[in-house]
Amino acid sequence: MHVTRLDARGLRRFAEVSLLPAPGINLITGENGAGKTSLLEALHLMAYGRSFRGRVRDGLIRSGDPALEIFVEWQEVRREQRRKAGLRHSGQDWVGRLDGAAVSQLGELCAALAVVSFEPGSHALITGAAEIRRRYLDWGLFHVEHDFTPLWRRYTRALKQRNALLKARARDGQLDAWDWELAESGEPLTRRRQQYLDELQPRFAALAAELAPSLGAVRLDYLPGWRREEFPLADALLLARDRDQLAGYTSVGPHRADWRIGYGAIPGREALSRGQAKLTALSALLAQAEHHAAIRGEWPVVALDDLASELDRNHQQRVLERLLASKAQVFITGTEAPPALAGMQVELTRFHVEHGQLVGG
Ligand SMILES: Nc1ncnc2c1ncn2[C@@H]1O[C@H](COP(=O)(O)OP(=O)(O)OP(=O)(O)O)[C@@H](O)[C@H]1O
Repeated sequence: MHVTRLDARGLRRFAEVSLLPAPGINLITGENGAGKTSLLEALHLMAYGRSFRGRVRDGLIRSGDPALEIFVEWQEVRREQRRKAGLRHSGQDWVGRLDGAAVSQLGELCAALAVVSFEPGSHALITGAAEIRRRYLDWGLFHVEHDFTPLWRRYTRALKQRNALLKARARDGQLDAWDWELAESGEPLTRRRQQYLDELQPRFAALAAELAPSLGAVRLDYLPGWRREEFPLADALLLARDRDQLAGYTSVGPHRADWRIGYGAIPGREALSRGQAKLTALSALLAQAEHHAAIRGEWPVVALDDLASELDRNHQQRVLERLLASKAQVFITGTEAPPALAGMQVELTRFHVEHGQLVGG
């Protein structure tokens, strides 16, 4: 898919901005603080319901404005007609439209537009909290498996209920029903995640071998959130019940899942240099984008924030060559064009941002 139009109002320092990107590589340059990243945040917000720099209420709305508005139009390879989505967000409330009709859940916008973002905080996918890695898996599944979301919702709802009962010190009989519900949804949820990670494995290994060969052969392992090799989730919940009743929350299950990378040449993620952590995160994100393309028949939009400050020239070139071969639409931001682009025969669409205004492009 490729974005054909991005309009925003009240986005960080932009009173109003309108971008008409091209299908290939779109380069957005400008000085520090000009507003380049904000444009990628707008896309990310539409595709994830949040920015990669936090929630809407944490500064995404321009000072003094009551809300921000984003409008995105894009073309899908498999569909003739253009698609369009609009979002008005006040930090508390939001109103969204997709293809002219109101949406009742932000997830509807996120399901429609697929964007993979790599930005200076992306190393947290490897070195940060487990929640970031769960979100990564769930985002991928959300886009490639239509029945994943109902399963995920069912599990999340049951978990909420069980935790509320644990806090209220409910009796065992009341907990039984929710343990059953958690097990019924949590087991298939776990199988999907496990299978998804297995499918990512060869793509991830190939990308990591190309981008970060010093790590040796890499392997992805899923950690389900309970001792699954020993007993099913229903038994794990029962065994943890006394402890959970004391703690007031559910201590085992897919909401505690994680995945980790085994490295052939280093002991573990603690031994990664910052650059290696970034390249590992980028390998994971591009593996996910490739997998999405293989299943859905089209690439997600790829947004690379501040590419030159994240990767050295050699790595920039490898990533760009791979993306050029893929025909994905790519957005790259930087204070100037990444040095790797200078040596490549690439057709570029250029935009320049100055003090919250788009000039040229
Ligand atoms: N809520 C807000 N209201 C008004 N201005 C804001 C708000 N939030 C951020 N800004 C300003 O908007 C700009 C943010 O721009 P952004 O992070 O997109 O810049 P950038 O061009 O990517 O910069 P850099 O090269 O430094 O990463 C900054 O100048 C910042 O001070």
